[in-house]
Amino acid sequence: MNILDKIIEHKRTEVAERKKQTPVSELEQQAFFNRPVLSLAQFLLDDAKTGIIAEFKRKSPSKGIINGAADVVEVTSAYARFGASGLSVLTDELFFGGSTADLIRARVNQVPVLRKDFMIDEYQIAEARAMGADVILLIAACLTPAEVKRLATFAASLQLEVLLELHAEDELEHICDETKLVGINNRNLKTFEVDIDRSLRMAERIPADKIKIAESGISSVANIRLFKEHDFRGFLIGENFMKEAHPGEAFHKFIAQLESK
Ligand SMILES: O=P(O)(O)OC[C@@H](O)[C@@H](O)c1c[nH]c2ccccc12
Repeated sequence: MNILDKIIEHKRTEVAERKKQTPVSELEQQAFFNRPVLSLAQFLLDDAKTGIIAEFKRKSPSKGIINGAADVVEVTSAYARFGASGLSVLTDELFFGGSTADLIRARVNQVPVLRKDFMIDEYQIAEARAMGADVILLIAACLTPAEVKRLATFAASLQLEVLLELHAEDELEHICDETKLVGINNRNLKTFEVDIDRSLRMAERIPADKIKIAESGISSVANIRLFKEHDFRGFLIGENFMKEAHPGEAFHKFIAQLESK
């Protein structure tokens, strides 16, 4: 079984347990459930902003521990202060060392927050709303086009935006009217291989009315410039910052470099 199948299998058990623990009617009572959401699409289309979606990630199946000591408020606040257009916060516990509490804590910032997890059920989308997320992720590799459509429609009913993540060309059919933000993952979630050229070729086949986001394996300002030349508006970066003792400072330096010349 590949790692993605393992994660999804575990996710099904986890979601079933969480549903029993906290019914949707309880989620709806939580403080953030009805807060006004921020639009990631709007932040990404603003030319005055950086376009960078900075991620808080402690560990991953491909890299193991990336940063065991980082504090979510300290790091995400620095990301926001130094110009992130969005924040991505892992909430998967077992494989990525994230949590619901991390996302709730990251909510102190006035920039759009993406709940980074493996969504397979409407319940998780209601949870995302209750945590204070503005955007959810739908990964084509673990959903059918009909499931994407169904989950994206449900997200929209809760005013959440959807980032649809693609990796292979045969996933282009997962794009639908409800998925305005389309990410191309440079990393294959099954083999962990990173191939930026492949993403650039694939990007040409994404409809022009979608907002394109490059995800994973981005480690230089030159990478960002290349993606910009190919009409990408968003750049999702995690490890490049999280691997440093002070991710916020690493982000700040990166932005300074991006904005020079
Ligand atoms: O740390 P990186 O290589 O900059 O990648 C960030 C992000 O794209 C990556 O964490 C990611 C992309 N798609 C995912 C799906 C689930 C969990 C994590 C991810």
